[in-house]
Amino acid sequence: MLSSTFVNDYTATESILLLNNHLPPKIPLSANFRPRKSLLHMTFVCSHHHSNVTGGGRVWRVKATGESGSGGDAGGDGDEALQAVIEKSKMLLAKQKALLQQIAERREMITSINSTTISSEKEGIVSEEEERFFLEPEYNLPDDMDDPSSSIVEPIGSTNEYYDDDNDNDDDNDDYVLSKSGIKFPPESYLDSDSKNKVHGTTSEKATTYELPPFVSDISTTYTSSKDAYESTLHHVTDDEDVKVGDDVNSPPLAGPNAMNVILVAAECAPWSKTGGLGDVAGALPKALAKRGHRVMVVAPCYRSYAGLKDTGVRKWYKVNGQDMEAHYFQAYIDGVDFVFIENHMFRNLGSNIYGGNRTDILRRMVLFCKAAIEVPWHVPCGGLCYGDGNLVFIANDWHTALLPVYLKAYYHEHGLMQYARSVLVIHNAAHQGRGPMDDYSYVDLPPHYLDLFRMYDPLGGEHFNIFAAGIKTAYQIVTVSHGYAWELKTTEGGRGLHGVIQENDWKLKGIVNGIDKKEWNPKSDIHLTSDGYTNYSLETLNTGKPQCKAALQRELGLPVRAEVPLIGFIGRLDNQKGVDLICEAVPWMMGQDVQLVMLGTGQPELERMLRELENQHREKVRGWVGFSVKMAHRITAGADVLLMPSKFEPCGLNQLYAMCYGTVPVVHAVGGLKDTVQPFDPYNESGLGWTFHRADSGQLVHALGNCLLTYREYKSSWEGIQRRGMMQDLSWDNAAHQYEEVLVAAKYQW
Ligand SMILES: Nc1ncnc2c1ncn2[C@@H]1O[C@H](COP(=O)(O)OP(=O)(O)O[C@H]2O[C@H](CO)[C@@H](O)[C@H](O)[C@H]2O)[C@@H](O)[C@H]1O
Repeated sequence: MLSSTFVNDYTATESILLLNNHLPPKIPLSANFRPRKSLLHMTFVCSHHHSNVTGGGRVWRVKATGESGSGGDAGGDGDEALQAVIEKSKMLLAKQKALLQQIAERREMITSINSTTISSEKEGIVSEEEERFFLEPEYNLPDDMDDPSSSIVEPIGSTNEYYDDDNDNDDDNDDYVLSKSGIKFPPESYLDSDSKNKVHGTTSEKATTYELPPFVSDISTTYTSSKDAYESTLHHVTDDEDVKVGDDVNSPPLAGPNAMNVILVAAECAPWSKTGGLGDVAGALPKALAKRGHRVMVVAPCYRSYAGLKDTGVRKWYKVNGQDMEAHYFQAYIDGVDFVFIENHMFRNLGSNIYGGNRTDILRRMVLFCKAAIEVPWHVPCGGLCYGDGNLVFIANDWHTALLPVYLKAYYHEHGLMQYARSVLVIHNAAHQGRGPMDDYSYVDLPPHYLDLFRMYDPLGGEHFNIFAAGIKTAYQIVTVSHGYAWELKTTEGGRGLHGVIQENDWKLKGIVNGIDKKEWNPKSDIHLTSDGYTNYSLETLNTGKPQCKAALQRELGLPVRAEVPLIGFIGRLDNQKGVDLICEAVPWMMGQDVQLVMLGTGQPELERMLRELENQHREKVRGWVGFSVKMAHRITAGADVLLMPSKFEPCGLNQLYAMCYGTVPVVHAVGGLKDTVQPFDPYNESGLGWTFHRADSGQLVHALGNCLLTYREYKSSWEGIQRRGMMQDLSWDNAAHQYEEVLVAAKYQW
């Protein structure tokens, strides 16, 4: 989330948001369905999706001949015809879901392919030397990519000599194949040729020389031979035998015919890397999407050596500011999700300061990251199969990866590549936009006609280069992390210079409130509550378990261990966004009360200093823990009675969700996601989840906190009611994942 060194980020107008209760009407999904190609073309698309789950060359062959009827506009063909096409698409996609359901089976099959099959395939394995020879002129194209300038039309489903092999399991027709355990999985024709190659350990397509756009390095690929990659994949599969896709591979996926390949790309991903909420989301949302039946991957930079990763053997080269940079791909398969990490010395040298370096350093890293991430579905086999690009949606996150939608369009779509891949951009925080002087355009390596996408002007920054703006304009769909923030983004204060762009693209914007990872954040099973006097607890044991955690926290922090004193917590990045200054202003009032205050955070040096000073001045009552400690974050969430979140703006906010889950009562500034998720306590109806205040000033904070403390002290049963209602909510990712799926589907059918 942080981009503190990215100068010119819109931080000057940290103005208070005065929001009214009016939210804009939701955009119906159908409004996002905007087909512009002919029906004929759409039918081809669907056939492709049916016959080839992950992509490949057939589709662009059709398009290259002009047989798609491109140029025609479906607008006049009427709803009925459109509906028929949609229905047909759904039927065809239903077949495809079989593949996704049975990926786990496929993994099993790969391990069981007998040695005869492998040895018969060995003849087809191209030696490393030969492979380099073939791949050199192709640069980083996927193994199954032919010459896009060819005008030969391959009928859909026709046999291609390069797809043929001698495998006994190979089916000439589209009948299902029985695995050794008797479960059916789809015929070979459901796989893209790249995936077939990986399964059978061959590089079956010959390379073809042709002129490529100048975005990939002209250094030949140097990854290990296909055979090595295949064998390392087998190892991968064997190691992960106990991991299933989804909860039950035999039950139909919740996504139904909408099941697709999803690649979430983010600059951080918990537990491997995390500076804030983006890391949490990147670690958790993919698992919820996988549970729904999608094939899901996360791509993140590799900032250091992570335990348990496998070297895929795949190395690719990309140009960054005129320099050739290597991307080396590592992989893990956890909880039904493929995690792919991209290693390069630029990421490695950062340590824990993952957004460190100057503006252009960060920019260069993100250029490499986006370029290398976009080709993962071509090159990196996961469980034996590359994802391919046929039924694929990328989810980019924040400005760091906002170049991905632009690259997808400029490098690929405009060159007849990845025609059916789509991009969705998620705005977690619009305060950081990847701003710089217009000269920065030279770093992103795009043709001149893309410049205007990046050109922005506002009264504070003047004319400048803005990566987030370009991503928002180019992505097929945009998500932000709450309804409230979706509305705020369109205001001058909330949009931080992007409000005009957001307004123009409102038709593709949707607010989806984040969920929480119940495996990580659950008082019943929280691993950080199993030692040092802490204990796990649940709704049933709230009255004993939570006080025990509170006592343990007081002891651990060296505060007086007193059950009756309200313990107030704050956890967050020490950034102007989080309203730490308001807490500091309220401290004199707080210190006049019988309370304890614990603050955990890291960030701006002057705010870190402030935390230390508060502790020094009020040692009996205040602890200011400067640092990043996941364990302490969990323990404070469990041990505190109250969680303060006086954020100036808060796109969603996760800590208030975690707090409610742990029976800790939030006191929040009613903005963005905080307003969406914390219904104010109503003493007359005994409803609500916490306290809210409507203007970001310390007076209002004190007022809300005063009422909260009064209820804590004087109205015990009301207090317990608030705690229990908070704990009883379903805050899991399941609901949010369903909503994301709608966005992914809208993107998929969008032209
Ligand atoms: N010192 C510390 N030690 C340990 N853990 C710490 C910590 N400081 C913060 N954290 C953790 O980092 C996460 C912060 O998440 P938030 O959603 O509150 O904020 P953030 O502003 O980073 O995220 C942005 O993206 C998210 C995700 O979309 C939005 O919810 C949010 O509004 C938006 O600003 C929480 O898991 C928290 O526990």
